[in-house]
Amino acid sequence: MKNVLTIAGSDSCGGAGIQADIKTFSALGTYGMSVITAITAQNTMGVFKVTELEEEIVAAQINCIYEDIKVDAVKIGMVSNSIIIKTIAQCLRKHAAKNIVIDPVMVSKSKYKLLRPEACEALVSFLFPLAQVVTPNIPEAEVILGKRIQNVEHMQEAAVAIHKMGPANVIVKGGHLPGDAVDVLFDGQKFTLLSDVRIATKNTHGTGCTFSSAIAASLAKGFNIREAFGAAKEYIHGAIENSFSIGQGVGPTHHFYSLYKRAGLVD
Ligand SMILES: Nc1ncnc2c1ncn2[C@@H]1O[C@H](COP(=O)(O)OP(=O)(O)O)[C@@H](O)[C@H]1O
Ligand SMILES: Cc1ncc(COP(=O)(O)OP(=O)(O)O)c(N)n1
Repeated sequence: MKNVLTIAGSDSCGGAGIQADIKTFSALGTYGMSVITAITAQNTMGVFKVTELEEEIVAAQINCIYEDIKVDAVKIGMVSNSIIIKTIAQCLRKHAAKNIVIDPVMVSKSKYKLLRPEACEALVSFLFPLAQVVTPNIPEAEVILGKRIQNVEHMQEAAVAIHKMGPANVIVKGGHLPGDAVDVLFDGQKFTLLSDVRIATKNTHGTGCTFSSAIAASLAKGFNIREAFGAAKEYIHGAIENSFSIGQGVGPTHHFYSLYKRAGLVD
């Protein structure tokens, strides 16, 4: 069994954050562990309150895990302030963490700021150089670069520019552009583009969290970055295709559809 860690925020309604990450790790046959950075009160309609944890408890959680357990990959999601970001970087360096996947979470789909604006610089300078891959969506890449991204060519330029900030690989996700869902991987030398038909659904809560966690689980299993990208794209497609409505707003993706189907729990 491969062990995968998520360092992220808790989502009370279970569609994004730590909860989505652990569901993804399990669905992909890996063992999931968590370091919680913040607690969010959110549901399908939005984020209503956030409490950030103290850096001491964030560091203690990371140290406890690395001092006892072999971590095959680690995914970093919501880290809302620069003190927590610096603490995580310090801890991961100390433990020589490998297969680090960074999803630079900034704003929820409901427009709530999950990263303090002044912390973006710390995220880039302290965490990006440690990453095996960074996975910004279009609005995140626009904030990081201070530039509009309106088509696939712009996404490729953005991937090259973000690669210069230190990560080994960059995947710019195209979920926010109209048309097919095209994502761009740049490994420092060449591009790999993966395209999927856009699934017509409003239930896309947690797609970015799920996608980056699927990459982390795949890297933990020994896939190279291109294989991990392919596996994650396939996983997110199935998860969105089988997404469902709970509550009144944006529902979650489905992590266990094939399992439920086999057990006769879904049609
Ligand atoms: N409606 C959709 N149909 C198919 N794939 C999608 C859809 N929306 C997003 N994706 C894919 O889901 C992944 C997450 O992308 P995105 O939604 O851009 O991230 P985020 O949740 O961080 O905003 C990407 O692989 C993207 O191409
Ligand atoms: C605790 C927490 N972390 C991250 C997010 C953002 O999730 P993401 O997959 O980028 O997309 P949406 O959830 O905004 O659809 C979050 N909401 N909560």
